Amino acid sequence: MPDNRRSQNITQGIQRTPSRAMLRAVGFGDDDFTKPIVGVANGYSTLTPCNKGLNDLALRAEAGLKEANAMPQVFGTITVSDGISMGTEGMKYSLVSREVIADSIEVVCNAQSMDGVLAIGGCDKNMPGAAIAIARLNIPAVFVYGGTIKPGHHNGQDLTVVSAFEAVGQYSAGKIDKEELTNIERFSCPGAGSCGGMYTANTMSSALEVMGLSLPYSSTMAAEDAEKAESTEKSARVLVEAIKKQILPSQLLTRKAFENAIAVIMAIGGSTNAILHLLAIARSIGVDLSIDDFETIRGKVPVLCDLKPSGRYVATDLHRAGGIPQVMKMLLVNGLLHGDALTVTGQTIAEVLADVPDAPPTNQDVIRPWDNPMYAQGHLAILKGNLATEGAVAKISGVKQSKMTGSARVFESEEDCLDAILAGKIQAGDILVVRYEGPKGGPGMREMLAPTSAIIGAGLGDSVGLITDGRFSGGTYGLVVGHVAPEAAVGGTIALVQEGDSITIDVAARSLHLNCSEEELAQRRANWQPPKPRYTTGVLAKYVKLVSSSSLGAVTDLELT
Ligand SMILES: CC(C)(O)[C@@H](O)C(=O)O
Ligand SMILES: [Mg+2]
Repeated sequence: MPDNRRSQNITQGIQRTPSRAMLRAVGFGDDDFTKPIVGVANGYSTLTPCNKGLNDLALRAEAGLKEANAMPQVFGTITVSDGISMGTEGMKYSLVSREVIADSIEVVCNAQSMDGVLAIGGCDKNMPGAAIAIARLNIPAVFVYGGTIKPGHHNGQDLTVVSAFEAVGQYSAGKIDKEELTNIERFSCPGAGSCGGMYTANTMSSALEVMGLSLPYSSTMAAEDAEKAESTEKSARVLVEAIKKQILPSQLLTRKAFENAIAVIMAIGGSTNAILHLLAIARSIGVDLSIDDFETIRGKVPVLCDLKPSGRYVATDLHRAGGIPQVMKMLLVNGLLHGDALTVTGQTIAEVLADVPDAPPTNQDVIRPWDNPMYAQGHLAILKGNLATEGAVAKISGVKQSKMTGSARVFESEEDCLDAILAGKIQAGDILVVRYEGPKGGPGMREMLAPTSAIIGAGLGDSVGLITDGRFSGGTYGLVVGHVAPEAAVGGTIALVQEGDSITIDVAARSLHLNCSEEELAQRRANWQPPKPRYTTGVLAKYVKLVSSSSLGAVTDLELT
């Protein structure tokens, strides 16, 4: 083993007699103190299907590490459930949990002088939280994704949890009855695994695979399939080799890796949250990445995959069609991927993809042929304008129009907006403005899946726009613009919008504009007062003090530099 193992801090020398005594009590024997100690960050929890299978994977990781002559030490990280907390005050803790997960893994691995870390996660924030920690630690690391849920089935349709969100809008609009609503509730989540469309969990697992932190094909495996547990044990062996070779995250998480991840996220139609999280991970590893980089790459990369929320298929279909390696190979052969980027296996991306066909089999349509994509350009556009001088993120998949001028309907919270939609008070031509939901203002920058799904469910997806300083779920689609920065709570222009104002969303022009004179805006700004903080103690109060603009990834260690 390389003699630069950090774990020597706690295992070597007379003065470490007490720590060896304690390590013996957790299973170390005489010959184990010269082996690498590997943290297994276990996100197991029964609070969400995403994480309920993770303990079995932790056990397989332990077995794999021991077999590879390392010493595993398992510790817990937290998760919250976006899908369950959605639309409630509790969703304000979701983005905060990314920081708690990152901090918890960083704290344990540094406190215990770990030589490497194998992180296991399922729900949305687990992937970016673990990746931020891995970036900060810069010790050999591998990420193991808990796996996607399989689709539910009902009336010949594949269902996911987003079907249940959209059913609320359908029921409120009188399109389905109570029995159908209950059937969708019963059948949309059949077992363990993270939300099954190309929503945030599957988007971020794919991004970590592209950046070389996870094994090839692992990001689209189903949680309940045997290959997921086998891949976990293989990940453990790969990590021990990476420790021997000292393959560090700083060699994997390079600028090229982030550009590769952005390209794949565009090609698979991934979640807007990937923008927030990649910015945060890049900052943690010291890579210079800006929100404008997403726009540059978007212009060059087609949306190749027909995946929910706006498409037809789910992650298990993508897996059967060749998974992320197939999408990567199509980008590589078309000059849109850096093949020399390194992966945790020690192979480059080009080497990993050597045996992957240049194009998918023609008998499937989950991954479209290169010359017949879903969209010619990426679906996540970065908009700027007097409403978003630092930027905003528009998701334009699944809509017929990418330009709209409409009348502002202003809501100071997600709940007020959802109530208005379900009460039928919204009409074609409205642009809903949901504000004071940003990182500081919410706080916690809630996902707006409930209102955006209700708009789709009510059949208003092509005629109603929504802008917010909050964010969206991976299940959101329509003419929606999130991450509006600066946010209302810090006096961004979104705080000055009044009911009935004219707003223009113009994706082609990359513009988000409040059609109001500068003089009028100056007058309104002079009269604006920052709101009283909603939380003055506890986690959310700390978060408000530390969190940065969403245009920088809503990171909590930015202001400290
Ligand atoms: C509930 C969902 C769909 O998982 C959402 O939280 C997301 O961000 O994708
Ligand atoms: Mg989410």
